[in-house]
Amino acid sequence: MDHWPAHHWPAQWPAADAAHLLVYPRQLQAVEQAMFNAGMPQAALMEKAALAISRRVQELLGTADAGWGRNRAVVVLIGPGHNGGDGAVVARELHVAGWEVTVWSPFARHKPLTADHLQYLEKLGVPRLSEAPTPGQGQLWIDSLFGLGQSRPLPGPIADLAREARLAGQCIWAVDVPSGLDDRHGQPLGACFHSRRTFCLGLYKRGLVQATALAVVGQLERVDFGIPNWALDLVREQGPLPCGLTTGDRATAPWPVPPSAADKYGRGRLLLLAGSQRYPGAAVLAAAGADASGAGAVTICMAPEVARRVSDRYPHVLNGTADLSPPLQSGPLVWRQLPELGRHDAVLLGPGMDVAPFVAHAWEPLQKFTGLLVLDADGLNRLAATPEGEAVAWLRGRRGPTWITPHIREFDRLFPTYCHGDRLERAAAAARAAGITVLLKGPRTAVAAADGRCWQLLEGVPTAARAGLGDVLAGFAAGRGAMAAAAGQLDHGQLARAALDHVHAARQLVREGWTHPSPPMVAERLRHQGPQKG
Ligand SMILES: NC(=O)C1=CN([C@@H]2O[C@H](COP(=O)(O)OP(=O)(O)OC[C@H]3O[C@@H](n4cnc5c(N)ncnc54)[C@H](O)[C@@H]3O)[C@@H](O)[C@H]2O)[C@H](O)CC1
Ligand SMILES: [K+]
Repeated sequence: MDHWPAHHWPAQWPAADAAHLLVYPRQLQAVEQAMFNAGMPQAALMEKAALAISRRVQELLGTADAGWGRNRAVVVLIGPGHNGGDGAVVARELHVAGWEVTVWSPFARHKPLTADHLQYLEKLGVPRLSEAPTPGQGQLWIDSLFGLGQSRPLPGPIADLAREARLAGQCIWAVDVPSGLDDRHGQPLGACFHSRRTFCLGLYKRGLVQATALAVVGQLERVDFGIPNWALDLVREQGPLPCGLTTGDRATAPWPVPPSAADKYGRGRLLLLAGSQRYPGAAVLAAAGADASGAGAVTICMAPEVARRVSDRYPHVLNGTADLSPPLQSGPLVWRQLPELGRHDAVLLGPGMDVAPFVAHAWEPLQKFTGLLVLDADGLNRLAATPEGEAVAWLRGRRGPTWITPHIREFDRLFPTYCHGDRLERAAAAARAAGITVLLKGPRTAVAAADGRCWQLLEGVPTAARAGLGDVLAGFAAGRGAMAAAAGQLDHGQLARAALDHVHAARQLVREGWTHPSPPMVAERLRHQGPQKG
């Protein structure tokens, strides 16, 4: 192994701080309670949190792109509890700042703090609606009806209002959690207020970043209110917590940098087993991702017509000899003899390989391969063709590290029993059971490592979700993994970093005006994110 410069991939990436931790509602409630027990008055915490939201709301209302004039009316929907209390503070601040504010709170009783704030609003002369607002009455509604830890459907009249508002396209910003959303699992509890923005208080609740919640949560931002470290330790002590990742976190986990003197073999050797007569393009796209990764030597070993398609596009991709079963050459890959794997740092198997039975003897070298094995697409589907217990046993029997990159259907085929919980919980259960690292693709990709570390991307690019993008990601991740493995510096967090690079590349293209960036464009953009860059 060429001498790679010393490189330290942080064991805890990103920092397990308030900006990154993903928690269950009850964990945040425990943090809050610890603060109250230590003497932080509830009223003070409410004021602190709600003032932070008020400042942010006014910033946004004042910005040109918000399209608001100062005379725009804001209606604040106030609930019976402290979510309502937060909303009442926001109403007060907007009123004092000159905004036209009205409030609506259809509850006979409120928690004392909230009742006090409502009483003060009345003294300030802020009108309180006796009936529910009609959509369009007020450019903006602030939803502070219900917040942290919701578990039951909205009461009838409020559910009706939520439906009407949604039909009318009413602009709504949510305090902490959209009312009607279960913030543990991210599932709407029946009718739900669809927010364009959600100001999440303190720590990210896991439910807010689940695919099922995205349409309801809208633009998610966290509002900090200074949770002390000792209170955070309460949740951190419970074991590794998932962390939310944004593209800004790429800078704190740079890729291992190849030694300047390394030859092509010293910079990561990757073998691609991808493509078929039916899907030759998948091999080209996987090669595009691998090429963009900067890996030193990429070899494809497939049926000649597929290999030719790749080398026509990437003449520097080496062409290995595939000892395939002649009768099936035109069909899915079924090989008699795998090429020698040991000379590679990583092997990617799967993109576009087409379905075919799992051939145990052919897969045996893969199990014994001590380098990084990346399984994607039909590589996963073929493994899934065995009974689940065998697939998990096969994966557990792997002699080297394994990364898999399924989308949800491939995951369900491979791990049908891991169907409980949110995607991060499911990926984590499978990762632990099979001793692998799972990248579960979706609108917010989740990555779970066998050692318990978990990451959830907080950003996604829906317009980039197109056929073939997964092939690029698999090739790119495998290429970067080959480089890290060549350096003896492979870390499972690098699969999450690869996913982040992939989203970053697609987002950059969208920001530059490419409304639907194609997979080759994303691969091309990935090329510009060299391992040296953050
Ligand atoms: N995160 C923090 O540290 C802080 C959070 N704050 C705000 O407090 C709320 C949580 O307040 P809480 O009073 O516990 O809950 P709610 O306000 O959501 O609800 C209170 C009340 O409503 C009942 N309820 C809930 N769901 C329903 C429903 N679907 N139908 C009928 N009734 C319902 C529930 O049983 C309660 O009795 C948090 O979101 C933040 O906004 C603090 O202000 C500051 C610190
Ligand atoms: K709310």
